[in-house]
Amino acid sequence: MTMRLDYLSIFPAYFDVLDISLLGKAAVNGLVEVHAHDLRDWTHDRHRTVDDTPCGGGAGMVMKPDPWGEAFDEIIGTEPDSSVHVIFPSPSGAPFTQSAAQELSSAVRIVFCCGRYEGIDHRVIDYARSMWTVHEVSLGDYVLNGGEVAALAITEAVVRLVPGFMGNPESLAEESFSAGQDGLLEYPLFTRPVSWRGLDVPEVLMSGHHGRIAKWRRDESVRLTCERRPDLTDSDFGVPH
Ligand SMILES: Nc1cc(-c2ccc3cc[nH]c3c2)n[nH]1
Repeated sequence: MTMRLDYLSIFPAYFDVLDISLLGKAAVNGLVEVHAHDLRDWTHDRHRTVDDTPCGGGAGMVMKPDPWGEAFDEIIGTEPDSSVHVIFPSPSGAPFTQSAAQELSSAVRIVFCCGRYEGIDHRVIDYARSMWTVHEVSLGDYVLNGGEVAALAITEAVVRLVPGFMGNPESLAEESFSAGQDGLLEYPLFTRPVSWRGLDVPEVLMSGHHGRIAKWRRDESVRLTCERRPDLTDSDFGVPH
């Protein structure tokens, strides 16, 4: 099954990067199909205008609904289809999570709508909700200048979970936030040389004693999670608060 990814943006060149690295390989393998579009291709005035002043006043500019609607008609179609996932990155969206990435990794089609200026006329999102499955998502509590960087991050989080994408699917099991880690942060990683600039790999990891190694790793995950992400800990870990 090929996953089709479309990106609508006034800066489509942001998505040229998807032709390289792992994503490039996936595209070559036919796992993923990437199409970036310039929203200005659906304007009709000499200045290719995509924005206007906000109704009700206020600073900055808002993206006009017309170009989005015409782009949707051409790129997605004019018939409702709940199998199409339309993502609007937004500071006011729901936090994007690993479980959301997991769910989206089985989608046949994802369309990323990358806003700029102060944002997109809300009727665009309302119209999209009437037609497709819409996700308004935030990457975190900080403000970007547009949705493109968020779309790239979401793309990477989703595509790496597509079956057949990662060479070694086992590596997915032991990551932070992956279900296998019980929602704990990943333990510290080490490789050779055993001693480097006076810093040594923890002895337990060189002991060959798998039980001790597993315990050390679990203890480190719990310690790190309590220190850095108390929001992820709950009474079920049996972790002393
Ligand atoms: N998590 C997060 C998303 C954004 C974002 C997303 C889209 C637009 C469009 C104009 N400014 C934007 C900012 N900032 N931070």
